[in-house]
Amino acid sequence: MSDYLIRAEQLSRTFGKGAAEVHALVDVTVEVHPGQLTVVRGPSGSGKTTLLNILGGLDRPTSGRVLLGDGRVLSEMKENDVLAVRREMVGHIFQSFGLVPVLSAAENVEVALRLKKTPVAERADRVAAALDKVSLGKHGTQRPYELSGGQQQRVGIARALVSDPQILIADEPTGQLDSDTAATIMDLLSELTHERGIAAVVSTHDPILMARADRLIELHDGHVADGALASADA
Ligand SMILES: Nc1ncnc2c1ncn2[C@@H]1O[C@H](COP(=O)(O)OP(=O)(O)OP(=O)(O)O)[C@@H](O)[C@H]1O
Repeated sequence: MSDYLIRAEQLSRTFGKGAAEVHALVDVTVEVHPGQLTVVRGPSGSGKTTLLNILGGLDRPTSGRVLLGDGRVLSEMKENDVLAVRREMVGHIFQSFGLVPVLSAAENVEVALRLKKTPVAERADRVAAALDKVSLGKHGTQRPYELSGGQQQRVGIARALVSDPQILIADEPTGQLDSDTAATIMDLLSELTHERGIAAVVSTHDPILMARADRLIELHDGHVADGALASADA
């Protein structure tokens, strides 16, 4: 076993062809470690979403490899096996929360357990524990529109956490929140990462939130900025 949970080696991702070709990632090598909050920062269009999508098994590199800590090569797996890795290992948190409007907070969280085919008898307790963990124990019956933006994102975090992922991938999770709420959400992600030994990978534009990073990956035009990874190693 390695000390990393995911290692991306010499990753490149190109979109389009010919004159329309875009090099979203170029020769990117990064590692994601358990118990660490890794922040990916960089200007708009620098490749943050592309990197997160590849690390989370939602996209594949044009070249390079994505290794899992147990030795498997995510970037070379069949689609069904990638789907299984996503369900077993990865929790996704979205900028726009991604909640189903007609479902209550608890039902939104339960969706993740349904997808994993968790036995019905286990679900209620696990949903309640996940909502408690994000301080929403008393809000399980409320629909997303009855919750504030910060509360909706907490539901999104509970949904990502309920299936006990090893990796949390969050693309601009605070992008739609005011700065105070954004800070509390980032504190929560940091606490969960350290407490549960999860590897969290979070992209953000917000310099204040970067202070919570255990590791920093800085992207510019698809390249990792020199020294960014090494200097931020905890
Ligand atoms: N599916 C796609 N097809 C074509 N080009 C794409 C696609 N996805 C991303 N790109 C291009 O790749 C580059 C990197 O995009 P990406 O979304 O990863 O950047 P980002 O750093 O997340 O930006 P932002 O902060 O604005 O979300 C951009 O030039 C983008 O236009």
